[in-house]
Amino acid sequence: MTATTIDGRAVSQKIKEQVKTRVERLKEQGVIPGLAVVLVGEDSASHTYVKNKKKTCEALGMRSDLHQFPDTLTEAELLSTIEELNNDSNIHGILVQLPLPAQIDEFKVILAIDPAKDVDGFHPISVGNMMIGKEAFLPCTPHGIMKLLEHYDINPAGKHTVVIGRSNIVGKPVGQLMLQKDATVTYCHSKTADLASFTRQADILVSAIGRAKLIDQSFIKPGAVVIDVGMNRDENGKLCGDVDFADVSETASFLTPVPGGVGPMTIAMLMENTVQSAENGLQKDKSAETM
Ligand SMILES: Nc1nc2c(c(=O)[nH]1)N[C@@H](CN(C=O)c1ccc(C(=O)N[C@@H](CCC(=O)O)C(=O)O)cc1)CN2
Repeated sequence: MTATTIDGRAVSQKIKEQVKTRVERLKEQGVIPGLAVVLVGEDSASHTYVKNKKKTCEALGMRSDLHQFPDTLTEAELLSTIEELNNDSNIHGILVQLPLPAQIDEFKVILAIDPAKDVDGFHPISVGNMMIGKEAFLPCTPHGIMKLLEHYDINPAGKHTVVIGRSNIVGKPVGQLMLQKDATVTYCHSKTADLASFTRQADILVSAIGRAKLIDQSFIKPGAVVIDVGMNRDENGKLCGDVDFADVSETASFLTPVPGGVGPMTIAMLMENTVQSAENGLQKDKSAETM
């Protein structure tokens, strides 16, 4: 068997086209969706992601404001920037690029973001609403994974999903979203003993462990769907996932590549959340007018 490659670039392109149409409709009503991106420090990968976010916003006709600071920024200074953005009616989404330098408490920063502008879906209110299946901004990477499955008609209902990783950004929420689609979910992590004994039971395997090419055929049930969220460098410095693509391709049914799988979906879902936030704001204004 050779796995079908899940094409995240193509699916993300479709989503971005839909977002562009929604942006045009908003503009006809006098609203330009605006995303504020806050970047602290010199991490080169973060700089690349932020540049891509800005470029994508502009391509879709959205406003994008970059607030860039040196890694000496204090927590108080960052919190004050967030306060200003919370009060700026031209800004519909606020994103603080992670990771942050050690002197800044990530949780305090996330907590300071107005949940109505939390397009990353990291605020505890967003997380809580997601957990109980209420309307919320969903975190972009897990939401992107669910969209990929939907696009390829892969229904998680009744399937055993094994998630490797328990981060707040990917591992925990993707398991919750799978559960909402009636999957049976197992979480594995760095302390799991005999990882392969769990992953070999997976109909859908999501790997977000951050170990280059750790997952080979010996971890895979034949016919499984394999979603690779890893972003690692191989021995030659080349970007690669957690999954040994060539090896696993021989036994999986569907497989995401790195690059070109889950990554592009992260930015597409951020754009969708931002346009959704702008639509929510317009709806609120209209309701207030009719009161
Ligand atoms: N505030 C946030 N910080 C971080 C998030 C996030 O969702 N919100 N996620 C990651 C980084 N990230 C977006 O911020 C991100 C990572 C990877 C990609 C991507 O498109 N990857 C490409 C490859 C890119 C390359 O060549 O280097 C791919 O997989 O095809 C987009 C966004 C951590 N921080």
